[in-house]
Amino acid sequence: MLRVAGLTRRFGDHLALDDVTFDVVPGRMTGFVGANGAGKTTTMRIILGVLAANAGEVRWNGELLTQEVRRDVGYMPEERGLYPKMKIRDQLVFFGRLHGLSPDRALERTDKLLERLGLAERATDALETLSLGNQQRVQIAAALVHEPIALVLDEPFSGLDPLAVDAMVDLLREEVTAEVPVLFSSHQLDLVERLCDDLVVLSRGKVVAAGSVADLSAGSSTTYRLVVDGDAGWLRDVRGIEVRDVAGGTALFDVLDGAVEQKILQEALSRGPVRQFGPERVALSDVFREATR
Ligand SMILES: Nc1ncnc2c1ncn2[C@@H]1O[C@H](COP(=O)(O)OP(=O)(O)OP(=O)(O)O)[C@@H](O)[C@H]1O
Repeated sequence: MLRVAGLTRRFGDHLALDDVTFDVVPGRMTGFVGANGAGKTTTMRIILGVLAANAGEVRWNGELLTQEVRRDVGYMPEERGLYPKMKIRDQLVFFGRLHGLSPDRALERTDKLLERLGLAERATDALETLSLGNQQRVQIAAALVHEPIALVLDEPFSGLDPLAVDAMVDLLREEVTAEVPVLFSSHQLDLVERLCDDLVVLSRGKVVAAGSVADLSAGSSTTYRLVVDGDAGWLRDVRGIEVRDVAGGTALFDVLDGAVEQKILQEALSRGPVRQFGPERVALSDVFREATR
Protein backbone atom coordinates (compact mmCIF):
# COMPACT_ATOMS: atom_id res chain seq x y z
CA MET A 1 0.00 0.00 0.00
CA LEU A 2 1.14 3.52 -0.78
CA ARG A 3 0.50 5.96 2.06
CA VAL A 4 0.77 9.71 1.87
CA ALA A 5 0.85 11.15 5.39
CA GLY A 6 0.71 14.77 6.48
CA LEU A 7 2.25 16.24 3.31
CA THR A 8 2.73 19.97 3.53
CA ARG A 9 4.37 22.11 0.86
CA ARG A 10 4.78 25.86 0.56
CA PHE A 11 5.78 27.89 -2.46
CA GLY A 12 6.83 31.21 -0.92
CA ASP A 13 3.81 32.42 1.06
CA HIS A 14 1.45 30.07 -0.71
CA LEU A 15 0.48 26.89 1.14
CA ALA A 16 0.04 24.48 -1.79
CA LEU A 17 -0.44 21.35 0.36
CA ASP A 18 -1.79 21.39 3.88
CA ASP A 19 -1.44 18.11 5.79
CA VAL A 20 -2.47 15.87 2.89
CA THR A 21 -3.07 12.28 3.99
CA PHE A 22 -4.54 9.36 2.04
CA ASP A 23 -3.88 5.73 1.04
CA VAL A 24 -3.63 4.14 -2.37
CA VAL A 25 -4.64 0.53 -1.82
CA PRO A 26 -3.56 -2.51 -3.90
CA GLY A 27 -6.29 -3.99 -6.05
CA ARG A 28 -8.10 -0.66 -6.19
CA MET A 29 -7.99 2.23 -8.59
CA THR A 30 -7.85 5.58 -6.82
CA GLY A 31 -8.97 8.76 -8.57
CA PHE A 32 -7.38 12.04 -7.51
CA VAL A 33 -9.59 15.02 -8.29
CA GLY A 34 -9.66 18.72 -7.49
CA ALA A 35 -9.97 22.07 -9.21
CA ASN A 36 -7.05 23.64 -11.10
CA GLY A 37 -4.31 24.50 -8.63
CA ALA A 38 -5.70 22.26 -5.86
CA GLY A 39 -2.32 20.55 -5.44
CA LYS A 40 -2.63 17.21 -7.29
CA THR A 41 0.54 17.54 -9.37
CA THR A 42 2.47 18.81 -6.35
CA THR A 43 1.37 15.75 -4.35
CA MET A 44 2.33 13.37 -7.15
CA ARG A 45 5.72 15.02 -7.60
CA ILE A 46 6.40 14.61 -3.89
CA ILE A 47 5.37 10.92 -4.04
CA LEU A 48 7.88 10.41 -6.85
CA GLY A 49 10.62 12.38 -5.09
CA VAL A 50 10.82 14.98 -7.88
CA LEU A 51 9.87 17.65 -5.34
CA ALA A 52 10.55 17.79 -1.61
CA ALA A 53 7.84 18.27 1.02
CA ASN A 54 8.17 20.77 3.87
CA ALA A 55 6.60 18.18 6.15
CA GLY A 56 5.05 14.74 5.96
CA GLU A 57 6.12 11.46 4.45
CA VAL A 58 5.36 8.84 1.82
CA ARG A 59 5.37 5.17 2.85
CA TRP A 60 5.37 1.96 0.86
CA ASN A 61 4.03 -1.05 2.78
CA GLY A 62 4.71 0.72 6.06
CA GLU A 63 8.34 1.69 5.29
CA LEU A 64 9.49 5.16 4.26
CA LEU A 65 9.64 5.24 0.46
CA THR A 66 13.33 5.17 -0.46
CA GLN A 67 14.81 6.33 -3.78
CA GLU A 68 15.56 2.68 -4.56
CA VAL A 69 11.93 1.61 -4.17
CA ARG A 70 10.76 4.75 -6.02
CA ARG A 71 12.60 3.45 -9.09
CA ASP A 72 9.99 0.67 -9.23
CA VAL A 73 7.02 3.06 -9.22
CA GLY A 74 5.55 3.88 -12.64
CA TYR A 75 5.09 7.63 -13.14
CA MET A 76 3.40 9.60 -15.86
CA PRO A 77 4.38 13.21 -15.19
CA GLU A 78 2.20 16.14 -16.21
CA GLU A 79 4.97 17.61 -18.34
CA ARG A 80 5.43 14.23 -20.11
CA GLY A 81 9.06 13.28 -20.39
CA LEU A 82 9.92 11.48 -23.60
CA TYR A 83 12.53 12.12 -26.28
CA PRO A 84 10.87 13.59 -29.40
CA LYS A 85 13.47 12.39 -31.89
CA MET A 86 14.01 8.89 -30.51
CA LYS A 87 12.23 5.88 -32.02
CA ILE A 88 9.45 4.73 -29.75
CA ARG A 89 10.61 1.14 -29.36
CA ASP A 90 14.16 2.30 -28.57
CA GLN A 91 13.00 4.70 -25.92
CA LEU A 92 10.69 2.23 -24.20
CA VAL A 93 13.49 -0.33 -24.09
CA PHE A 94 15.75 2.41 -22.74
CA PHE A 95 13.27 3.23 -19.95
CA GLY A 96 12.88 -0.45 -19.12
CA ARG A 97 16.68 -0.83 -18.88
CA LEU A 98 16.91 2.34 -16.79
CA HIS A 99 14.55 0.74 -14.29
CA GLY A 100 16.58 -2.44 -14.11
CA LEU A 101 15.05 -4.81 -16.71
CA SER A 102 17.36 -7.11 -18.69
CA PRO A 103 17.70 -6.23 -22.42
CA ASP A 104 15.54 -9.21 -23.42
CA ARG A 105 12.84 -8.48 -20.87
CA ALA A 106 12.80 -4.77 -21.76
CA LEU A 107 12.27 -5.63 -25.43
CA GLU A 108 9.63 -8.24 -24.65
CA ARG A 109 7.67 -5.82 -22.44
CA THR A 110 8.03 -3.00 -24.97
CA ASP A 111 6.68 -5.04 -27.86
CA LYS A 112 3.81 -6.39 -25.76
CA LEU A 113 2.79 -2.88 -24.71
CA LEU A 114 3.13 -1.45 -28.22
CA GLU A 115 0.92 -4.27 -29.47
CA ARG A 116 -1.68 -3.67 -26.74
CA LEU A 117 -1.75 0.05 -27.43
CA GLY A 118 -2.09 -0.38 -31.19
CA LEU A 119 1.35 1.08 -31.90
CA ALA A 120 3.27 -2.00 -33.08
CA GLU A 121 3.49 -0.68 -36.64
CA ARG A 122 4.93 2.61 -35.43
CA ALA A 123 7.67 0.97 -33.33
CA THR A 124 10.51 2.37 -35.42
CA ASP A 125 9.01 5.84 -35.88
CA ALA A 126 10.33 8.83 -33.97
CA LEU A 127 7.99 9.96 -31.20
CA GLU A 128 7.54 13.44 -32.70
CA THR A 129 5.99 11.99 -35.87
CA LEU A 130 3.07 10.55 -33.86
CA SER A 131 -0.19 12.37 -33.13
CA LEU A 132 -0.49 13.82 -29.61
CA GLY A 133 -2.90 11.05 -28.57
CA ASN A 134 -0.47 8.39 -29.78
CA GLN A 135 2.40 10.14 -28.01
CA GLN A 136 0.32 9.87 -24.88
CA ARG A 137 -0.09 6.12 -25.44
CA VAL A 138 3.70 5.85 -25.60
CA GLN A 139 3.87 7.83 -22.37
CA ILE A 140 1.66 5.33 -20.56
CA ALA A 141 3.76 2.50 -22.01
CA ALA A 142 6.83 4.22 -20.53
CA ALA A 143 5.17 4.23 -17.10
CA LEU A 144 4.30 0.53 -17.40
CA VAL A 145 7.31 -0.96 -19.17
CA HIS A 146 9.30 -1.87 -16.06
CA GLU A 147 6.44 -3.77 -14.39
CA PRO A 148 5.91 -1.14 -11.69
CA ILE A 149 4.92 -1.94 -8.11
CA ALA A 150 2.60 1.10 -8.07
CA LEU A 151 1.40 3.64 -10.63
CA VAL A 152 1.11 7.40 -10.22
CA LEU A 153 -0.39 9.00 -13.32
CA ASP A 154 -0.94 12.74 -13.78
CA GLU A 155 -3.88 13.31 -16.14
CA PRO A 156 -3.28 10.12 -18.15
CA PHE A 157 -6.55 10.44 -20.07
CA SER A 158 -6.41 14.07 -21.13
CA GLY A 159 -6.55 14.48 -24.87
CA LEU A 160 -7.31 10.83 -25.63
CA ASP A 161 -10.07 9.68 -27.96
CA PRO A 162 -12.60 7.15 -26.58
CA LEU A 163 -10.81 4.17 -28.16
CA ALA A 164 -7.49 5.19 -26.65
CA VAL A 165 -9.21 5.71 -23.28
CA ASP A 166 -10.60 2.17 -23.48
CA ALA A 167 -7.20 0.70 -24.39
CA MET A 168 -5.61 2.49 -21.47
CA VAL A 169 -8.41 1.54 -19.10
CA ASP A 170 -7.97 -2.15 -20.00
CA LEU A 171 -4.25 -1.93 -19.30
CA LEU A 172 -4.78 -0.19 -15.97
CA ARG A 173 -7.43 -2.68 -14.92
CA GLU A 174 -4.94 -5.49 -15.50
CA GLU A 175 -2.50 -3.71 -13.21
CA VAL A 176 -5.19 -3.30 -10.57
CA THR A 177 -6.08 -7.00 -10.83
CA ALA A 178 -2.40 -7.78 -10.32
CA GLU A 179 -2.66 -5.88 -6.99
CA VAL A 180 -0.75 -2.81 -8.19
CA PRO A 181 -2.05 0.34 -6.46
CA VAL A 182 -3.01 2.94 -9.09
CA LEU A 183 -3.42 6.67 -8.41
CA PHE A 184 -4.44 8.93 -11.26
CA SER A 185 -5.54 12.53 -11.46
CA SER A 186 -8.28 13.65 -13.78
CA HIS A 187 -10.77 16.40 -14.43
CA GLN A 188 -13.07 13.97 -16.26
CA LEU A 189 -15.46 13.07 -13.46
CA ASP A 190 -17.56 10.73 -15.62
CA LEU A 191 -14.43 8.71 -16.32
CA VAL A 192 -13.41 8.77 -12.67
CA GLU A 193 -16.87 7.54 -11.68
CA ARG A 194 -16.68 4.72 -14.23
CA LEU A 195 -13.15 3.64 -13.36
CA CYS A 196 -12.35 4.28 -9.76
CA ASP A 197 -12.89 2.23 -6.66
CA ASP A 198 -11.63 4.97 -4.38
CA LEU A 199 -11.55 8.71 -4.60
CA VAL A 200 -9.51 11.50 -3.02
CA VAL A 201 -10.87 15.03 -3.43
CA LEU A 202 -8.41 17.86 -2.92
CA SER A 203 -9.44 21.49 -2.48
CA ARG A 204 -6.94 24.33 -2.00
CA GLY A 205 -4.30 21.92 -0.75
CA LYS A 206 -6.51 19.98 1.67
CA VAL A 207 -8.16 16.58 1.38
CA VAL A 208 -11.86 17.42 1.68
CA ALA A 209 -13.29 13.97 0.91
CA ALA A 210 -11.80 10.49 0.62
CA GLY A 211 -13.20 7.00 0.51
CA SER A 212 -14.81 4.48 -1.78
CA VAL A 213 -16.76 5.88 -4.72
CA ALA A 214 -19.70 3.72 -3.61
CA ASP A 215 -19.74 5.29 -0.15
CA LEU A 216 -19.18 8.83 -1.39
CA SER A 217 -21.99 8.59 -3.93
CA ALA A 218 -24.37 6.82 -1.57
CA GLY A 219 -25.17 10.27 -0.23
CA SER A 220 -27.53 10.37 2.69
CA SER A 221 -28.59 6.71 2.72
CA THR A 222 -31.86 7.71 4.40
CA THR A 223 -33.22 9.27 1.22
CA TYR A 224 -35.16 6.79 -0.93
CA ARG A 225 -36.67 6.86 -4.38
CA LEU A 226 -39.81 4.91 -5.30
CA VAL A 227 -41.09 4.63 -8.85
CA VAL A 228 -44.42 2.88 -9.43
CA ASP A 229 -46.87 2.68 -12.33
CA GLY A 230 -49.79 4.20 -10.40
CA ASP A 231 -49.92 7.31 -8.25
CA ALA A 232 -47.52 7.35 -5.29
CA GLY A 233 -49.51 9.97 -3.34
CA TRP A 234 -50.47 7.40 -0.68
CA LEU A 235 -46.93 7.79 0.70
CA ARG A 236 -48.00 11.08 2.28
CA ASP A 237 -50.06 9.12 4.82
CA VAL A 238 -47.27 6.72 5.82
CA ARG A 239 -45.79 7.26 9.26
CA GLY A 240 -42.01 7.13 9.86
CA ILE A 241 -41.07 8.91 6.65
CA GLU A 242 -40.89 12.46 5.44
CA VAL A 243 -41.95 12.90 1.84
CA ARG A 244 -39.72 15.29 -0.08
CA ASP A 245 -41.50 15.14 -3.39
CA VAL A 246 -44.22 13.16 -5.20
CA ALA A 247 -44.86 13.58 -8.91
CA GLY A 248 -47.24 10.97 -10.30
CA GLY A 249 -45.62 7.59 -9.74
CA THR A 250 -42.23 8.96 -8.65
CA ALA A 251 -41.55 9.80 -5.02
CA LEU A 252 -38.55 10.88 -3.02
CA PHE A 253 -38.71 10.47 0.75
CA ASP A 254 -36.55 10.34 3.88
CA VAL A 255 -36.82 7.28 6.10
CA LEU A 256 -36.99 8.38 9.73
CA ASP A 257 -37.61 4.89 11.13
CA GLY A 258 -35.43 2.13 9.55
CA ALA A 259 -38.10 -0.58 9.84
CA VAL A 260 -40.60 1.26 7.64
CA GLU A 261 -38.67 0.88 4.40
CA GLN A 262 -39.62 -2.78 3.74
CA LYS A 263 -43.25 -2.08 4.68
CA ILE A 264 -43.39 0.64 2.05
CA LEU A 265 -42.02 -1.73 -0.55
CA GLN A 266 -44.67 -4.35 0.35
CA GLU A 267 -47.42 -1.75 0.25
CA ALA A 268 -46.20 -0.47 -3.12
CA LEU A 269 -46.10 -4.00 -4.55
CA SER A 270 -49.59 -4.73 -3.30
CA ARG A 271 -50.80 -1.71 -5.32
CA GLY A 272 -49.10 -2.67 -8.60
CA PRO A 273 -45.73 -2.94 -10.37
CA VAL A 274 -42.72 -1.27 -8.71
CA ARG A 275 -40.18 0.02 -11.23
CA GLN A 276 -37.57 1.36 -8.83
CA PHE A 277 -36.99 1.31 -5.10
CA GLY A 278 -33.85 2.05 -3.11
CA PRO A 279 -31.55 4.65 -1.56
CA GLU A 280 -30.89 7.63 -3.77
CA ARG A 281 -27.39 7.81 -5.28
CA VAL A 282 -25.56 11.08 -5.73
CA ALA A 283 -23.68 11.89 -8.95
CA LEU A 284 -19.94 12.20 -8.43
CA SER A 285 -20.04 15.69 -9.89
CA ASP A 286 -22.37 16.67 -7.02
CA VAL A 287 -20.08 15.02 -4.44
CA PHE A 288 -17.21 16.99 -5.95
CA ARG A 289 -19.11 20.28 -5.97
CA GLU A 290 -20.28 19.80 -2.40
CA ALA A 291 -16.79 18.83 -1.13
CA THR A 292 -14.95 21.69 -2.83
CA ARG A 293 -17.43 24.47 -2.08
N1 LIG B 1 7.10 25.32 -8.78
C1 LIG B 1 6.13 26.08 -8.28
N2 LIG B 1 6.37 27.35 -7.87
C2 LIG B 1 5.40 28.11 -7.33
N3 LIG B 1 4.12 27.71 -7.18
C3 LIG B 1 3.83 26.46 -7.58
C4 LIG B 1 4.80 25.59 -8.15
N4 LIG B 1 4.19 24.40 -8.44
C5 LIG B 1 2.91 24.54 -8.08
N5 LIG B 1 2.68 25.77 -7.56
C6 LIG B 1 1.39 26.26 -7.03
O1 LIG B 1 0.88 25.29 -6.15
C7 LIG B 1 -0.53 25.14 -6.30
C8 LIG B 1 -0.88 23.71 -6.65
O2 LIG B 1 -0.48 23.45 -7.99
P1 LIG B 1 -0.63 22.01 -8.66
O3 LIG B 1 0.02 22.09 -10.01
O4 LIG B 1 -0.14 20.97 -7.73
O5 LIG B 1 -2.22 21.88 -8.81
P2 LIG B 1 -3.08 20.81 -9.61
O6 LIG B 1 -4.16 20.35 -8.70
O7 LIG B 1 -2.20 19.78 -10.22
O8 LIG B 1 -3.71 21.74 -10.76
P3 LIG B 1 -4.15 21.40 -12.28
O9 LIG B 1 -5.44 20.61 -12.19
O10 LIG B 1 -4.37 22.76 -12.86
O11 LIG B 1 -3.03 20.65 -12.93
C9 LIG B 1 -0.94 26.16 -7.37
O12 LIG B 1 -1.38 27.33 -6.73
C10 LIG B 1 0.36 26.40 -8.13
O13 LIG B 1 0.36 27.69 -8.69
